[in-house]
Amino acid sequence: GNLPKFGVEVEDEDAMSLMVSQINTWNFDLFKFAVISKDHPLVSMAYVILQSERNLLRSYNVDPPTFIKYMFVIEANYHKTNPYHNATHGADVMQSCHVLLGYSVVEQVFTDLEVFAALFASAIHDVDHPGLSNQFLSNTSNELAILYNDHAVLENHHLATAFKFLQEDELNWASGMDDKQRQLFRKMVIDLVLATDMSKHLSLLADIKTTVESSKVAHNGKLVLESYNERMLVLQGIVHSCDISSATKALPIYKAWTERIIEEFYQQGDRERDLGLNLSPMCDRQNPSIEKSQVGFIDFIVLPLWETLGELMFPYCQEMLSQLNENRMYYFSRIPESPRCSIT
Ligand SMILES: COc1ccc(-c2ccn(CCC(=O)N3C[C@@H](C)O[C@H](C)C3)n2)cc1OC1CCCC1
Ligand SMILES: [Mg+2]
Ligand SMILES: [Zn+2]
Repeated sequence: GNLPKFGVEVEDEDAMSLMVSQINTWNFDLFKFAVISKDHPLVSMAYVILQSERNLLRSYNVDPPTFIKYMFVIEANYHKTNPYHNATHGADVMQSCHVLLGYSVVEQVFTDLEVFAALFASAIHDVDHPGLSNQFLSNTSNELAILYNDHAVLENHHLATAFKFLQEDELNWASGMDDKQRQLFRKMVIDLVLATDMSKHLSLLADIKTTVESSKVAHNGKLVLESYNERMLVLQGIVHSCDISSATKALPIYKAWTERIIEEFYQQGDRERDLGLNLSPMCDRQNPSIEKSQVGFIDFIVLPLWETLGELMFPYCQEMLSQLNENRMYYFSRIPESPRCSIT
């Protein structure tokens, strides 16, 4: 067919080719990629990874033009107005996932369908995100919170949105898969996106630890995953880690993501203030706590998760851990002096 080389028309093919040659690197600059892809980072990322890099579309009889049309619709349903939860974040998580799934320690463990499911789940995992948290939607009795009974409200909505589009004939790129594959693919994508809900973090981390322990002991250090649940756990851990991987990236990239998430939180705080609600943590632009929040998030969430991933992927992921410590020091050294002992 006459699809453009990168899935989308670009001004500067040489600049795009140069960026695409770096697509397997951890410090890929998604912000630059968004500009070069003419604000189609997700469509081009999905096409380059699934078609050019991994040839997964052909493996499952996926019609490339139909897949591209579908990804344009998904990308259009990420809110461009969200500072953080926009299509560039979706492309970032997909590209990060592509890097981790390319490490040999993991590459031999997962089937093509599992890799396809993890990459697709990453691409759609925040589609139609409103830039508001699950807690806010529940607190304001948003129709989504009513629909999903306050449980993984956003994550259920991202999945339903992505799969609803797949029902439309001119977007149904999965029609070439056989029924068994399509059912398993759908089940895995659902399990993977639901695992990006922060409320699942601690149980997921505990289960991954147990699985890594038992697998390494049983197979003298080699990662062997027997059951569907064990395989899914590790894939969920990989996608979730990529979803909260900002602090493991090169400092300029990490700082850019931090500015975006903070602005998105502040916009939620502005709405909470207007509604007379208590402001959610880190959402009050009149009482900023950026440095402390990042250090706290690293210490309690990101570091424990990436240390576990580092064990699972050993000897890989060590560069992420050292970058994480460097980035922690950056924010830790900038925590402002508290003028007085605040006992809040
Ligand atoms: C670059 O900084 C961050 C990047 C990503 C996250 C983060 C936490 C959980 N996720 C996964 C999705 C999720 O569950 N939520 C619920 C809520 C925490 O807001 C998140 C954005 C979305 N992502 C947090 C980050 O920093 C913390 C928040 C402000 C200071 C510390
Ligand atoms: Mg999410
Ligand atoms: Zn996300």
